[in-house]
Amino acid sequence: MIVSTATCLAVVTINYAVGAGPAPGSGQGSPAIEVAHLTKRFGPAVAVDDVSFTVEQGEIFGYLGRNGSGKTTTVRMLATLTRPTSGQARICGADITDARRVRRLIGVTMQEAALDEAMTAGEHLRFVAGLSGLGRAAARRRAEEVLEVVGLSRDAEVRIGAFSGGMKRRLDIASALISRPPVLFLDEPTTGLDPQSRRAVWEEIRTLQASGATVFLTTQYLEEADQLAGRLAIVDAGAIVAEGSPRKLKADHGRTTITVAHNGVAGQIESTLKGDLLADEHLATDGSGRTVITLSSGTGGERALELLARIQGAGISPTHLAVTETSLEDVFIRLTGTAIGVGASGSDGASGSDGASGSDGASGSDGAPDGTGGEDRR
Ligand SMILES: Nc1ncnc2c1ncn2[C@@H]1O[C@H](COP(=O)(O)OP(=O)(O)OP(=O)(O)O)[C@@H](O)[C@H]1O
Repeated sequence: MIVSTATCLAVVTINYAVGAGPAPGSGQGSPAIEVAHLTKRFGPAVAVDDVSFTVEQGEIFGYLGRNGSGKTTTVRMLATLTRPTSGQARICGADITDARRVRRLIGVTMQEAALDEAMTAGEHLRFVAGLSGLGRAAARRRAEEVLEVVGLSRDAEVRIGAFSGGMKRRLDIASALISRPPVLFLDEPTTGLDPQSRRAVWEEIRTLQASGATVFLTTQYLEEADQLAGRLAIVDAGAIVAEGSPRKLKADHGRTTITVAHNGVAGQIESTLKGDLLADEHLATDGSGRTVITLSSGTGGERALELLARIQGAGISPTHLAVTETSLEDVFIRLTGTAIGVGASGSDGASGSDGASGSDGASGSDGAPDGTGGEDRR
């Protein structure tokens, strides 16, 4: 049950200019996003399964899951584009059933863009600014400001058709910023981008956070979640299976390993460590003479040093030694049973990527507010 009624309306005074901080007294204290038991069914299929979480103002909250795990559907519900089957959510205290109010508080970028390639970036943004109710001069100023935020000032008069996939994504983010929303929903903003473009988008997202915005970021890239999100939820089949900072998730669910390569002394290592291993620690030696010791959950370097001291004390000299900290990928596999299933770099078609979808939330164009037309995307 969500009880907060506080709003962060005052946050809309954020300038979103580079280096600008949050406006004084900007509604601090009330959560930016509160979600309780949110569920979405399409017929008998459950797309979003009883999810609950809270995002505080100013956080980058990652929503990490593989294809089809319910990320977009969650964003669409929170952006008032799809009606939930059950559950509740508030954006800065505004209930998502109050679409008009919520849309004034959010900016949204979805995966499919609606950018007119014949327009220049500046024209596009002035158009979006006009739709949001700004007069000509104000729209021009605002377009210049958001171009600066996303690092596209020099490309203002370039036709969008000549933009790379990464530039289109950044332009799409710029569109979502026009109305100075305190809360941004970025649905897989880097999917399909090459590593360099992805990093440029990451920088923009960090800039937005520094400017005081709250960012809800869906992604299927482990590194992206690890690098950007202060906290994240791991989602699988519509449900949240774990939530916390990347560090906490690794500490709670990951395992550090020690790999020791040696000259046929596997038996000696086993007998040396036998009495020292904790109940949930194990040791395995493969055919090529490498012994892998998996440490107890929640332990790390200190525990590794203890066991290595025992090995050294027994006079065993490894020919190779590696202590590997757990990765978010290990955590994901442990929690969901399988790997996330995208390439490590995730670069699958950078410059040719068609990028982005227009900002279809707060800043003007309106999707289906009631989940009728808006749900008909597949
Ligand atoms: N309008 C719809 N009608 C029927 N099923 C839908 C609809 N929209 C989504 N789904 C289903 O809901 C599930 C979750 O989809 P969703 O797009 O939310 O996942 P996702 O994590 O965003 O995936 P992706 O990364 O591929 O975008 C999927 O099984 C999908 O096929």
